[in-house]
Amino acid sequence: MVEFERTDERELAPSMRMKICVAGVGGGGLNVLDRISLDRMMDATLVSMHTDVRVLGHAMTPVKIQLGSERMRGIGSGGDPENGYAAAIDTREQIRAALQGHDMVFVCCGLGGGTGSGAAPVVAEVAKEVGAMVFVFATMPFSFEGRRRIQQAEVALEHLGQVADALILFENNRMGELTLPKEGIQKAFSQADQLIGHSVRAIATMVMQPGIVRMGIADLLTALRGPNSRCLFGFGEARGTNRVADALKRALKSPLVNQGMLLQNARNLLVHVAGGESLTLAEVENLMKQLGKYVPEETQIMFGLAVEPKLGDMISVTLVSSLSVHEMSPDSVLGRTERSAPVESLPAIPAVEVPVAEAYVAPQPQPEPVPSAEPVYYQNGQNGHAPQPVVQAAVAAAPAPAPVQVPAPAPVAEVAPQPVSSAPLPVQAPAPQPTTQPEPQLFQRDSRAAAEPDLFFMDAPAPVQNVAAATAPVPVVVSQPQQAPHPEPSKSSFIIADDTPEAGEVEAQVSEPQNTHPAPIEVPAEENEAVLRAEEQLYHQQPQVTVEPSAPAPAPAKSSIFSIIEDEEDEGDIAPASYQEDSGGHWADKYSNPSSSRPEAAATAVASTVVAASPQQAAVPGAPGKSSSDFKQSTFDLSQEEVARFKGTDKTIVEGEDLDVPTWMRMRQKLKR
Ligand SMILES: Nc1nc2c(ncn2[C@@H]2O[C@H](COP(=O)(O)OP(=O)(O)OP(=O)(O)O)[C@@H](O)[C@H]2O)c(=O)[nH]1
Repeated sequence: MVEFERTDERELAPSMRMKICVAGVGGGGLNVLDRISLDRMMDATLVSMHTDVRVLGHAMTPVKIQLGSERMRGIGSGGDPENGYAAAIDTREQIRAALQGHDMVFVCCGLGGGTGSGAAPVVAEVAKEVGAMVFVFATMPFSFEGRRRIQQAEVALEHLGQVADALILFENNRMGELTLPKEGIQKAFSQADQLIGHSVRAIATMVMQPGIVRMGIADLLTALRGPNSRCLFGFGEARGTNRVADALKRALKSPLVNQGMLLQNARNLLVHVAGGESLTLAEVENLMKQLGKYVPEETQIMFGLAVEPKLGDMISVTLVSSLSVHEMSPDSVLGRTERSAPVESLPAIPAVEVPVAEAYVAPQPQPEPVPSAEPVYYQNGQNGHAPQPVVQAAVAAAPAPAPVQVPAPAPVAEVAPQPVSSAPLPVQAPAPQPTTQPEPQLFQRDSRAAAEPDLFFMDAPAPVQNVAAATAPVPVVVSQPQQAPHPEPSKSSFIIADDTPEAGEVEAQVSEPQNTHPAPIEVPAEENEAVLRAEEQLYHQQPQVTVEPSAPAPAPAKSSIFSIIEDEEDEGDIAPASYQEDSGGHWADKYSNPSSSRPEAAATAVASTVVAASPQQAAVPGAPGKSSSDFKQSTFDLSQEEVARFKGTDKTIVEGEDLDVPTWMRMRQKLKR
């Protein structure tokens, strides 16, 4: 028998490898993307997109696209998907340039806010137009975030579902199970991001990695597709003598498979096992036998197996399936629980002895520690933690990064923009250049990370660059929001007639908000006495100041986690005007028809959406004579940010009076009037 040595290089010619782009849209999307950057396990072009330049500036990816720089002025969408949508339309050509040339585009976003909900469907649509397969990884808001966010998320979800080839949805409510209730919200988010990051990586690896039993994209789509479905995703990695049982347990304990219970209803289940060269047939058999206890016989199992020397003695198990929302309800599962054994009672899988020497066939360097990563808690109380109940055990589903040998750094793909079409979009005309994509290698490491110690770029984030700037001779730095040229503070600065009620209080109608303390003025004694008398009089007849309850101030652009915290104070139950109205001018109706994924149809749809998004066209109902831009503009008023920034501190402006101004001065002003 002739034996051929199979090496990585021989597996697939570079030209046959799939080019993957992961695009993070909005705050939640960027957090997931940062997590993927930190893992350094994916060979993909990572692109961050946001309307908020401050959040974008901290993103770790090499390519960043500021959405709607002119329209949004870099301060975010104000929680309004219509703004996120319009911003993405404005920046459509830059998005296209970034996605061009990729075979698969993974769009990551948090639904419910303005940028992710509004822009992600546009990004997905553009990805389809450039001929890529589109996978969307989205989170649904926590229920405590209020009805408005959930409604916004649902509308966006509907459109994403029509455009994307597969929609992998993570319910934040369920993700909460990743951490103990008493643990901080930041930790919950971090764990959730880690899980989403793993799912992105696992799916990319599944379709990219050459395998003994290869998993095709069609298999993946079969597992993920389903009307109104939610993805079940479990991932576990383990090493050591009992690695099969441990990896399977971790995969089953993922909250997204509800301790393995939800697999009871799965019609299709995709199982992918990957391991180093020490992976044995007996181990795989054993694993599948144990998994069978959680899966009905009717379920179609699609099995993939890959031997990846870089995994060393680690084995990983990935489970992917989908269920309709109805099937995910507890009742639906309860009917069949007799089949399901809780994970804790999983009979001990007979350990397949992996001789230590064999298990370390290719000693791998440990991945560099990730400073921001939370410690991985192991079920049995390693890492100094006491053994945890089942909820804590779910944390173990978020595995430690595999000890993968890191190849030499390759330059990060710079995206050459395409020539701007005739569409009258306010897009910076980029110089057309040929796209230079580096040859992708599996598990390629971020070049910056290779050149510098860990996270050096966390402290000094890369400057925000337009995609156009990446190839332009002179780097173009996206303009930061201008602070200064703000007109004199006037009543209108404080009365917001925006139709996007977000968190915020309208203090009062203030004609002259004072932020600075005036210099002391000498007052003659007699005048002072008169003032004091008048003050006393006035003190007892307080002027009535009208507060406009229907005029909430816009929320400041804020990072995702803080937005959650602040949004808890929102009147989450009150749907904004734009959602109560007739759908005529609604952002959700502006997405092109999903059938328009053909370029020409899409072009028509885009043209119409651009027109519809034009502020002059979209009159605001109930406000005759005012265009939506008049209203929206207040959202971008930087002075509003100033007001909001001091939210939480004592009010200084009460009923029109700035208490920071000494009383005698205020009295003087009143007397003069
Ligand atoms: N799991 C997870 N969900 C997040 C995270 N950040 C935000 N979310 C969710 O995503 C939703 C949208 O928040 P963001 O992504 O910050 O909002 P955005 O899309 O940037 O929109 P604007 O900030 O309004 O422009 C929130 O309501 C949360 O439910 C995160 O780090 N992890």
